[in-house]
Amino acid sequence: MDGWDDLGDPSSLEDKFDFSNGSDNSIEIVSIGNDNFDHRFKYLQQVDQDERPLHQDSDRRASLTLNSSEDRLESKVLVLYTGGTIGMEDNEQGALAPSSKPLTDKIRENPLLYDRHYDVCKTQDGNVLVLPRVKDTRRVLYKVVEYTPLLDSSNMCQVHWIKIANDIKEYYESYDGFVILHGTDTLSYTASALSFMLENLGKPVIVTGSQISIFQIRSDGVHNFIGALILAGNYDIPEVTVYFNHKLIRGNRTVKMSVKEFDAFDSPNFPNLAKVGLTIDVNMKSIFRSSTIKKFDVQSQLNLNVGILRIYPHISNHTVRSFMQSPMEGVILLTYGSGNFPSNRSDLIDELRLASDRNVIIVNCSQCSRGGTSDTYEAGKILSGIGVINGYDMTPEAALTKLSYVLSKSELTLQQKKDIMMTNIRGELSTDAIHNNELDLAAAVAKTLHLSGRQELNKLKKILYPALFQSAVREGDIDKIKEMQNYGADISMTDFDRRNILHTACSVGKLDIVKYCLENGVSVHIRDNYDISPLHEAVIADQHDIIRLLRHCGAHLTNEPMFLGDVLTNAAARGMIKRLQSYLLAGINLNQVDSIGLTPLHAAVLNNNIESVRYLLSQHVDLTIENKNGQSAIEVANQMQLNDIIELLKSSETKSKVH
Ligand SMILES: NC(=O)C[C@H](N)C(=O)O
Repeated sequence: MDGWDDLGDPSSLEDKFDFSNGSDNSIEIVSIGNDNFDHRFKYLQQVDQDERPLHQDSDRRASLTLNSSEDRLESKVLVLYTGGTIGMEDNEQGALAPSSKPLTDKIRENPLLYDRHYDVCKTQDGNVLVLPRVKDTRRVLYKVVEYTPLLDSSNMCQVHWIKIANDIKEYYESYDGFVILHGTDTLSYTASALSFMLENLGKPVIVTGSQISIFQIRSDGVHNFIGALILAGNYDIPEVTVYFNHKLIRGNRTVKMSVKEFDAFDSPNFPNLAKVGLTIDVNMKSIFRSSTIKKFDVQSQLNLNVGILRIYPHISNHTVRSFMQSPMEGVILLTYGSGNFPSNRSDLIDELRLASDRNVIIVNCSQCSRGGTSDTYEAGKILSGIGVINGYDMTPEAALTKLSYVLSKSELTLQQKKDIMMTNIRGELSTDAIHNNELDLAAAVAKTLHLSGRQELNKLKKILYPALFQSAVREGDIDKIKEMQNYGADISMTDFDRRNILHTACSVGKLDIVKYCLENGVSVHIRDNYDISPLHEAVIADQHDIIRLLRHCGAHLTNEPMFLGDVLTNAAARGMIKRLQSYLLAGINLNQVDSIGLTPLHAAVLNNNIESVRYLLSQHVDLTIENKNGQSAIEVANQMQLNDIIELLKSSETKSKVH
C-alpha cells in the first residue's frame, strides 16, 4: 500500500509491477532453448547476411512470432486508487467510509474484473490483475496502487492532485494508460486540474468512481471501472477524461450534476467523447491532442491564491472587497447569464477595478451551466472595460484550476497569463472564433455510391481516409494531407491494422511528414496490431533523424527487455551497426541480455564480427557481463582464439581501467 506522501522507492515499485510474461511466449530464437549455445551460434551463423529486406523485417517478424497466441495483444494500465464511494463500506457509526479491505482482494473475487485463468497462465507477477477478454480489444493487464489514507474526495485538494500527477509521470513509460479511482464529489476539480498539470499528454488518463460501493451488489462501480480500463488500454485518447455511466467526457468539461443518479456527470458545453453501449463509439475527431513536439511533463506547482466568487443580487461591496484582498491573485467571478453583472452597482465595479489594477486576474464565467460569457449585454460589457477577462464557457472547476496553473508559471508576464486564460489550451473552452465549415469527403463519396446509414459511412471512412493518407505520405505530399484534412479526414485515424499515418511516414523515412504529424497531434504511442509503434517502425527502417525527433516528443519502445536483447544480439551477430545505433538512439541499453543470456558483445564475439565489437566498444558497453556459462565476452573470445578481437577487447579493458 502506498501513502500520499511517498509512493515508495520507484525501483521497488517497478519490481512489484513487473509485467514480464511467463516463458511460454516464444520467438524463433527463444525456442532454440535457453542453455544450448551451440544451437544459438549456428542460428546466428545461418542468418542471411546480405539481404537487406530480410534484415529490415527480422525485428518485425520476431515481434509477430512473440505475439502469436490468440490473446497476443496486451496493454498495461496503472490504476491509482485514491478513495471515494467506489471502495467504501459502512463504518461503526453506519456512515460510508473507505473500507479497510484492500480493493485488490475485492477485485480478485469478481470474475468480471479478474480473469483468474489468464493470470495463472501468463503472468508470473502475483500483483498483476487481468481483465477478462473483450472481443476486438487488447487484453488489459492492470495494477492497483492503493493510496493511504484512502479519502472521501471532499478531503482532497491540490496536494493530492500533485501526488497523482507526479505518480503518472513516474510510471508514464511503463504503462499504456492510467485510471484514477476517485470520489465523485470533487472529481471534476481533480480531472480539470490534472488536465492542465499533465503537459503534452500522449496517453489516456481516465478518472472514474461510483455512486454505490463496489462492495455492494448494485454497484455502478464495476462497470465504470471496466469501461475505464478498456478505454485506457485500447484507445488513442491522450486526454484527462472522466468515464461514468457509459459516457466518456473530457475531464475539464465535467460537472457533477446528480447526487443520486448513476448518471452523475455531465458535459454541458461539449459533446461526450465516447458512448459505450453495444459498441464503443469514440468520437475521434473531438479528441483533444497536444500539437507540440515536446515530451510529456508535469507542472507540479499550483498557485493557491485563487478563488470563486458567485455574484448574487444583494452582495455587498465589503464582501467583494474582502474576497479580493491580498494574497488573492486570481478570481473566477460567477456572473449571471451570458456574463452579466449589475451595472448599476458602481460600488462593486469600483472594487473589481481596484483589484484588477492591483494585478488580480479576474475571469468572468457564467453561473449557467450551458453556454458561456459574451459581450452581448451592456451589463456584461462593463466588466471588460475594467480589465475583467472573458472565461467563455469554462466550468467553474476548469476555470479555477486553470487559473491556479497559469498563475504558477512565473516565467510569464501578466498579459501572457491573461491571454492563456482566454485561449483554449486543453479543450476546456470554446470561443465564437471556432468555425466548423469543413467539407466531408467521405459523405460525398458515400452519396455517389448510394450508401446510407452512419455505420456504412464510418466503414467507408475507415477504408478511404487511411488509404488516401498512405498514398500522400509515400508521395511526400504534405499539401495533399492538408487538403484531406480540409475535407474532414482525421489525421489521427488508424486503418484496420491500427496503423496511423505516422507508422507509414516513419517506415518510408519522410521526416517532414513525421514533423507535420507531430505538430498536428498524431500519437507517437499507438501500437499497431503487430505491436509495432511509429518509433519501432523508424528503428526497423534505420531512420535516425526520425528516431531523434520521435524521442524528443516522448516516444519510447515498450517491448519486453528480452525481445530487445534478442534483436540486439541478432544485429550484433550480423554486423548491423546502423541497427545497433537505431536501438541506442531509441533509448535501448546496448548491454541488454537476450533470451539465452548473451549481450550484444557476446553475440558479436561468437560470430567473429569485429565491426560489431568495435562499435559496441566505442559505446562503452560493459565488458564484465557474463553469459550463462559464467564467461565474459573476452573469455569467449579466448576460447574461440579470436586474436584480433581479443586484442581489441583487452585494449578497451585497459582504457576503462585507466579512466
Ligand atoms: N460518490 C462518491 O464518491 C461521493 C464521496 N463522498 C466522495 O466523493 O468521495
